[in-house]
Amino acid sequence: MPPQNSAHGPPFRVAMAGVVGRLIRCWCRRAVGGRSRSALPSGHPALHPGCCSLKVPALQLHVSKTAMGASQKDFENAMNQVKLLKEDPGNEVKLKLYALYKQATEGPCNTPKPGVFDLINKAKWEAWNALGSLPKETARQNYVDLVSGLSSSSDSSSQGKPEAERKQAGYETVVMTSEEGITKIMLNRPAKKNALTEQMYQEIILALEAASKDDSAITVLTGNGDYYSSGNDLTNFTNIPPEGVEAKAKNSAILLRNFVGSFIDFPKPLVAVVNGPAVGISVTVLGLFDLVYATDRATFHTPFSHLGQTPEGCSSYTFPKIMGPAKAAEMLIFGKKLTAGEACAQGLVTEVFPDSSFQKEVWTRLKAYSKLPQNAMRISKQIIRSQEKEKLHAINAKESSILQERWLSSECMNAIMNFFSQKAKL
Ligand SMILES: CCCC/C=C/CC(=O)SCCNC(=O)CCNC(=O)[C@H](O)C(C)(C)COP(=O)(O)OP(=O)(O)OC[C@H]1O[C@@H](n2cnc3c(N)ncnc32)[C@H](O)[C@@H]1OP(=O)(O)O
Repeated sequence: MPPQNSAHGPPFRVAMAGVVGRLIRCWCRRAVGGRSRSALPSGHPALHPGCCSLKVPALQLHVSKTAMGASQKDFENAMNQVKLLKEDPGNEVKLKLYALYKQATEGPCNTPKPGVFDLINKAKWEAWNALGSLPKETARQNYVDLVSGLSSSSDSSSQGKPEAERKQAGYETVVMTSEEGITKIMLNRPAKKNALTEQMYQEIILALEAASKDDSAITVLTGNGDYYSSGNDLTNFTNIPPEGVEAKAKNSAILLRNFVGSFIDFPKPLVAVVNGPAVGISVTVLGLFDLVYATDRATFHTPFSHLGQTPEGCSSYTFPKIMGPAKAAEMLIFGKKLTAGEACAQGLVTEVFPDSSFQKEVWTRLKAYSKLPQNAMRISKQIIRSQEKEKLHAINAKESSILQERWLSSECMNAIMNFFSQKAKL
């Protein structure tokens, strides 16, 4: 229900949506309690908002006698469909439905504007009034279209479906699922400790892009199996294309920069559910997450010098900022492995949970957070990130370019050969 005054920017609209939401919930409690339903659009079978499980009973329909044959039938069907929606479409959509319904049945808004303190009726009036002189037939059609969109998304929603059906198609190395306001991206190469192949970097970039646009409140990255991730798959460096190693290093630097960039730019709360040990790039990008929950079995390890490499994931900036330069140097230069408790004490991890109850406790917490007002969370994240977004992108570019050189060094090549000849398990 955005106010139509263009002087009111998004924050104002968001604030108003919150106020109206609260008031609509208050109204619902009154209505369910058997008191006045005067706030309900006459004849509109609106869903009861999610504050309780009851639906507002449909009232008698008063569809205009002049409604067109088939279109009126569609309209009536749509009104019935609204009652069957499995999910609350949210206050903004309900106001839109209300407005279209009124326009379709009564024509342009013809009642006086409610007083400034009558926020619910004022919101409804504004939604209706905003439709101006939209013809009844068009309003009826728009109502039908809107309900049809809601019904199909409700039908294909995750409610009551087994997880396999909720998986989003098109990914091979990650599993992407959405449920209860949370989109989960799970690294899915457990036999290789979720080492990140080039395909995986690409799929994570795509998954983050999709999650940034979906209707979830929170996005989670986690791992399948006993590891969170063992970092970059070292076979990435052994796959040399015909164009040669320089081209390989250049392309890898571009991939790295894009991968880290998608974490820098991610617009919603991003949570790492660190289900086991984490190595290399899977550790460094944690500095770009909003929450990092770890099992007490997790360890955090960036053996860059051992591999002849240098920090990435903006860790050359975020780690000293998070844990101070001395502790950051221990990790990034000397490859010190931290326990989950140590990582938490140094601010890299938000909270550590016992492994036995890790999944249960973390998901309970996240499900509660996912019910917080989405726009407020998103805007808060963006304010925080905006302070240093440009700087992070510049650091990412610099780190990627330095690594491009490092990958061509004998130090790096020897370290990778050592790994594959089983001389070194880092
Ligand atoms: C393009 C972007 C570039 C970005 C650059 C990023 C920098 C980094 O991320 S640096 C960090 C790189 N990671 C590592 O150096 C870790 C290497 N792996 C290990 O040290 C060990 O495998 C590990 C300690 C993680 C686990 O040890 P174990 O518990 O003994 O298991 P295995 O070693 O037997 O592992 C099982 C299986 O997985 C393969 N594996 C594990 N990690 C990787 C990896 N990072 N790259 C490639 N393969 C990996 C391991 O070889 C085993 O394979 P199989 O022998 O075929 O079973």
